[in-house]
Amino acid sequence: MPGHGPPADPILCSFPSPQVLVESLAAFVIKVQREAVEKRGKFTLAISGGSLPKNLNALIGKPGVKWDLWQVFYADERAVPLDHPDSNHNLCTTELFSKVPIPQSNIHPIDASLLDDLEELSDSYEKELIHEFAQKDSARFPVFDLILLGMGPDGHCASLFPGHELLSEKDRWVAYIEDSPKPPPQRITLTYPVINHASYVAFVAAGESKAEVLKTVLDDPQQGLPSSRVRPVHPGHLYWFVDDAASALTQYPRSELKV
Ligand SMILES: O=C1O[C@H](COP(=O)(O)O)[C@@H](O)[C@H](O)[C@H]1O
Repeated sequence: MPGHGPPADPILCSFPSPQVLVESLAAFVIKVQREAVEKRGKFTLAISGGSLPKNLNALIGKPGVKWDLWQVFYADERAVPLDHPDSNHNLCTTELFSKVPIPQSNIHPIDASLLDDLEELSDSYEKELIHEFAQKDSARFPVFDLILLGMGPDGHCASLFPGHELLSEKDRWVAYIEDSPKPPPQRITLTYPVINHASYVAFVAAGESKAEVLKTVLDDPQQGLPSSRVRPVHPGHLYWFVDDAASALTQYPRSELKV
């Protein structure tokens, strides 16, 4: 990719317990936020659903978090009303945003109740991203300060599922699927070009149910599972935050987190 070095190799940080993991993740998020705020006066973040939001709860009440400078987008969302139990926004609100002083206008949900048509919904979210990023950066793709991803047991991340045609999307920033193998079937997702242009990408995975798939993703990336395909253009900026239960099977080298 012109202007960039080779894609980032993953940096695997494994912690002895989920508690140490969430504290370390909070310290990392605050570091990335500080760098972003120093450079541009704000922090742009894309967040996932599933188990990810509760892994951010060590941020609650932490000094150094500038909630009013966060601009939060979603890495993916299910096409359900925002107050539906399946909504990633609903989950993030319950687990995090309702407990911290973040202005409501700084959170950018994907609201399926406003637009029935998934193509229109993904186009409108892309426009929201263009509004946030386009004038600030002449790059073809938005550059999030940080994208936080979970990983499903099948190796999916955001709503990018194994074998799906969206894995080869090269142009769109935001896309939709109507056939997610994990319910609900209709979803909106950021695409690889957006994920891979972020300044930092961090996966978070805890528990033994993630051990087998983490081994495949890190030790055998040529299998092409969706989480292995995340390779940011910024070298050294792809992190895996896992606990020792999740990393029990992988042979991938561990690194110490420096924040
Ligand atoms: O369906 C989804 O699953 C992934 C992984 O969830 P997890 O509970 O296994 O961590 C999640 O990251 C994504 O946002 C969500 O829509």
